[in-house]
Amino acid sequence: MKTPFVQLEHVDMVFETRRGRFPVLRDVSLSIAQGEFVSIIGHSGCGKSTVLNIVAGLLDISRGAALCANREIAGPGPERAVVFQNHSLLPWMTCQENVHLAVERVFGAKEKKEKLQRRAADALELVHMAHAAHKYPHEISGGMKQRVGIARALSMEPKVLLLDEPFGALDALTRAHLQDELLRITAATGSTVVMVTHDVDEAVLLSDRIVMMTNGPAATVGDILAVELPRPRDRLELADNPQYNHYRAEVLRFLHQRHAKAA
Ligand SMILES: Nc1ncnc2c1ncn2[C@@H]1O[C@H](COP(=O)(O)OP(=O)(O)OP(=O)(O)O)[C@@H](O)[C@H]1O
Repeated sequence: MKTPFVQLEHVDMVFETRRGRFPVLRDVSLSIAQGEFVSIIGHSGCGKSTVLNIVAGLLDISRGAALCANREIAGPGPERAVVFQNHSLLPWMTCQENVHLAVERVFGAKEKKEKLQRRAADALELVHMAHAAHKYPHEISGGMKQRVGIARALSMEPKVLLLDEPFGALDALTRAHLQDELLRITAATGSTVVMVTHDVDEAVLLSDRIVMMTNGPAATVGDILAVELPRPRDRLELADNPQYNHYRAEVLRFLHQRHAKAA
């Protein structure tokens, strides 16, 4: 394994709730290398978003260690950008202004106005949304909003891109289109990506490794599947690829046999 970039070591996460302590994660260990695309899959409520939020610095772990670039994760930071399922664009700002806001926060202190504008425009270009730079969120489709959300995250030049079911709210065709764009973008930027998904095909298509979580409470990493399909990947070619179907079956077997969710 290459040098770890994001590391979780024996992480426990316990939520204090009104009904007492709720152990969500127990002994989660995971190492992610720079430039790797890792998906986290598991049944609803097992703790996938909790893992992502720990890496984002939005939650304090109860035990263990969470590190990024060998430094303890002590809170959110621009080097770890998050994209959520529902875009969180500010409705009173145009697409360009939404992206610019993030750019300004990260680079505003040291770069000139023109450079900041250029960064925002480049990020929109990367997700093929330059044409909508001056539109407001309500003037564009759900898929487009999600693309602008990804542009905003990428514009911060994060070391790690954290995606929490980024395409979960989209129709199947838009979703497939955005998955293809994400493949293209990550190939171009070499970003390290951690993505939570429910979608087995999405996980196999995009990932270098798929982290399969056991059911909660006290969920942990059940198994990790290395997806050794060559890149660039093409969804149509992969549909008939026996290796692709083998990986797909492995994930389905994990979810529906080894860790079937009680009804
Ligand atoms: N802040 C919190 N306080 C108490 N319990 C929480 C909190 N956040 C999450 N939980 C609980 O922790 C468990 C895991 O939640 P999490 O959102 O990480 O699961 P998930 O696998 O991402 O779910 P889904 O696939 O449905 O989005 C759930 O039972 C949830 O209710």
